[in-house]
Amino acid sequence: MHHVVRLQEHVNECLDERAKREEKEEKEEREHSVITDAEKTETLASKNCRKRKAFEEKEEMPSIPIPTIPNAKNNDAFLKIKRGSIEMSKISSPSHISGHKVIENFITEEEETELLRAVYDMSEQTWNDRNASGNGRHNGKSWGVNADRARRKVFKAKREMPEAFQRIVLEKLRANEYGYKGLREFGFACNECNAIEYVREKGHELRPHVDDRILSSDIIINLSMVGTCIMRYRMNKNQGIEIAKKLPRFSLQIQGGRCRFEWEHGIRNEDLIDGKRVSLTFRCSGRGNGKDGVYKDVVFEEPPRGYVNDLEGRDRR
Ligand SMILES: O=C(O)CCC(=O)C(=O)O
Ligand SMILES: [Fe+2]
Repeated sequence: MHHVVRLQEHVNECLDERAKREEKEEKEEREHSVITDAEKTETLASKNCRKRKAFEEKEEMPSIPIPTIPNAKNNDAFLKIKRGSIEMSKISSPSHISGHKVIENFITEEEETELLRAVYDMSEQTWNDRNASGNGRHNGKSWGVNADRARRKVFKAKREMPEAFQRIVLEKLRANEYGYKGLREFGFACNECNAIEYVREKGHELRPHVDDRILSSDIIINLSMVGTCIMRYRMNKNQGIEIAKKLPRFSLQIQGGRCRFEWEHGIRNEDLIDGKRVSLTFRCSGRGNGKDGVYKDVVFEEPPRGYVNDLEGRDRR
């Protein structure tokens, strides 16, 4: 029970930190802006608020109807994803991250080539050298709805998801649960994808984080291409509890339930064991996810003690 409380405290801390950060950013913005006489009567905050409102009225995505699932008793894909993810989170895996699963050889080498062709199509979009996001240095691209994580809002898609992503990844999920409840519905509801290119010698990494709990779905999937890596999960920074999971090339990782909401995940530079890796991360974002409190159905058990890993003899730190 006290883990629920601890998690709630952690969530509150995160929200407090966010509020402080926003306040600081606003203060800095205020200090740097040149205020004319006419502007002096209006605070920066109220101006921003007006600007945002005008932008949102114009740009905010209307709620998208979730596709109908033939023969399904309950057509609400989001609810099914959520129920499935919670159900899976009750099943403890041998390495104690419930809700976590890796499907090896989810794609073939030929399918990987086809996906990479779409990822590396520079006429459509160039790599964005991401550091500002705070998730560490790596190259990124994105498709599908434009999820603004700072404002926790979802805007119209700038680029549709490539047909190859739909056919090779999402259609397979729509056809098969792969032993993970809610995955089929995730395939129907998924509306966002980002690619990350990691190159070890460029110092690339993924800093430990939890994907936005409010903005995105209960299930998130990551496809590993080009190379294998180790992903490290941390239950709580201060307890030193870490579980390392190997993400082999061609595999699909599913993060749901407690894995999704309770554990941070990251990739250290030295854990890019083949020197290079390209991942595709799929989410269902927006659509009111979590607004009614994603945590409340999740039952927390005792966290594992100590360090469990599948590092296969690699250094522990
Ligand atoms: O590279 C990966 O597999 C993970 C990416 C990730 O965690 C993210 O984009 O939030
Ligand atoms: Fe992530």
